[in-house]
Amino acid sequence: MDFTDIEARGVVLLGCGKMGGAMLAGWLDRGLSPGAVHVIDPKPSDWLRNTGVHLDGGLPDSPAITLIAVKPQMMGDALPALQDLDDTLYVSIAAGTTIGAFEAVFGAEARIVRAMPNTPAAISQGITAIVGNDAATADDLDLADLFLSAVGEVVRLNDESEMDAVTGLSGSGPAYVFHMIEAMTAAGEAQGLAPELALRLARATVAGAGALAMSGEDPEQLRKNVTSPNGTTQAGLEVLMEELQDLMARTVAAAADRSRELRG
Ligand SMILES: NC(=O)C1=CN([C@@H]2O[C@H](COP(=O)(O)OP(=O)(O)OC[C@H]3O[C@@H](n4cnc5c(N)ncnc54)[C@H](O)[C@@H]3O)[C@@H](O)[C@H]2O)C=CC1
Ligand SMILES: O=C(O)[C@@H]1CCC=N1
Repeated sequence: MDFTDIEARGVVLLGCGKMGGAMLAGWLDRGLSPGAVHVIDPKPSDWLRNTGVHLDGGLPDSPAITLIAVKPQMMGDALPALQDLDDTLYVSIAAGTTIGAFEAVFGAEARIVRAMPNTPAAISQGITAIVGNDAATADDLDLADLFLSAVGEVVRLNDESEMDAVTGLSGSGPAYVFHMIEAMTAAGEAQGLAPELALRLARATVAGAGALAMSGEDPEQLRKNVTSPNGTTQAGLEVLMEELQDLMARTVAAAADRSRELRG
């Protein structure tokens, strides 16, 4: 992507932990200059120190984008560091923290985009949902879209109320898939495979199936392509399909409910 305007005005990143760091890794990988990035984080990781981004606390007056990537519970302590910024687009990735909560701090005229990314952003394979406040212009949404597109897909929501479900599905979702790899590995071990071999098979199977799913073919058809009548897959799916739909519904609902709770 063309980072020209963003390079010229700079980017501020408030909080650079697992998610902020994943996104920063993606942007640097896509060619954003470390010198354009100003990070505020009281505990910078060794990786962050070695990126060459600014960590000295000096901030540009009007950065193109100010990304808020601290935990919802840290917001009260963290946001005052941004009080001198002017003419910036605030993009928050915090689960649960509403646009209204940011308007209460920055003012209703502040341009705010609420976003929900996920950690595959680190390898530019994330997906981020965005929604803007009333003050955010079409250009602001385009800028957020452009910037976040550098680390994966971007989808625009019609309404902020959709954000809790998005958080429960794609924000938290990578963890469900990683747990699936863990569970498949354990199941392979239970069938007598060595742990390293079971992990290798499980990881490559999930990655390969994920890549195939991105081909655009309907997942149901892809599942049927594996399933020979009265074969091994059918025997396995008869167990899995009895439980998984309800289990996944409860999993995503629990995460979405927690997102609603975090609104406070
Ligand atoms: N981890 C994930 O997969 C995702 C996380 N998020 C959201 O991203 C945000 C950050 O989550 P994680 O990166 O997982 O948490 P984290 O705990 O890994 O990172 C938070 C960072 O904020 C820093 N920090 C603490 N106090 C600060 C302050 N006063 N000023 C500046 N920085 C401060 C910490 O040192 C840490 O590096 C949360 O709001 C979370 O809801 C959103 C999508 C996915
Ligand atoms: O677990 C969390 O609260 C964050 C939000 C989505 C993924 N991680």
